Amino acid sequence: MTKLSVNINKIATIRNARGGLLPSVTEAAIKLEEFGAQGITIHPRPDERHITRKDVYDLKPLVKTEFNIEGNPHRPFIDMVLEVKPEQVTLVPDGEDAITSNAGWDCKKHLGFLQNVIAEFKNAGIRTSIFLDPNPEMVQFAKETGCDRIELYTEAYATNYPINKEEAIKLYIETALEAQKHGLGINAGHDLSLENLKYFADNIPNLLEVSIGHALISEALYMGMENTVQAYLKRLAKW
Ligand SMILES: CC(=O)[C@@H](O)[C@H](O)COP(=O)(O)O
Ligand SMILES: NCC(=O)COP(=O)(O)O
Repeated sequence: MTKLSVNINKIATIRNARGGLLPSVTEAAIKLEEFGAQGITIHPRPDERHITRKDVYDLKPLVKTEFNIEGNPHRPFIDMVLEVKPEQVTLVPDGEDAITSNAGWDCKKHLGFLQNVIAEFKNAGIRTSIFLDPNPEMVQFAKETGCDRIELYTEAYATNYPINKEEAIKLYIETALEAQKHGLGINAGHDLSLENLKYFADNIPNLLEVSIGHALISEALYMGMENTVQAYLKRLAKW
């Protein structure tokens, strides 16, 4: 079964546009879980452009499914995650001024750093996942970091899906098979949508979790949150 974790960054983006409390990220998380979301993902960034540190602490006691915190593991982020203790932390090598995440880890180059950071989280009992480009050759280095899972960075899949879906998914299948061989769990995310999710979920072996925010929250503007979450769950259903 593939779990749907809803990324609520965009709820915070709208809220921050006015500097008030509307819409509430905590209420959104509660409702999303009521509507069937199997996890809540946030990606607090140092500039707090959407999710703030306060949101991270406010959400912790409210999330009843699986809390996944994504981010670049600089010291303040590491300390916050160790304090909050979510079920999962996903490490993403965000550039300082990137609009959004735009690459996976070079695990070979950053091996020592990732090993140390992952050991800290593992000692605290937090499951670790690292954001990875679809590149089977990177998987053995990912394994050496000590992480539990990889998160496949699906931007290239989403971009190429409308052009040639078989070609778009090829490297992702190869990377997932390699990950499986090394005993790593497989998550995926970035630009997944109602349009491209089913084909991805049907073709990636042992896909444990997808985290979806931008498209899902956008689609919810037209369809409502409950309908949208249900539509995503249908795309993930195997029957
Ligand atoms: C790692 C990943 O792909 C998502 O977390 C994405 O980066 C969302 O972040 P933004 O909402 O800031 O674009
Ligand atoms: N890890 C990916 C994520 O949380 C959501 O990415 P997106 O759907 O907002 O592109």
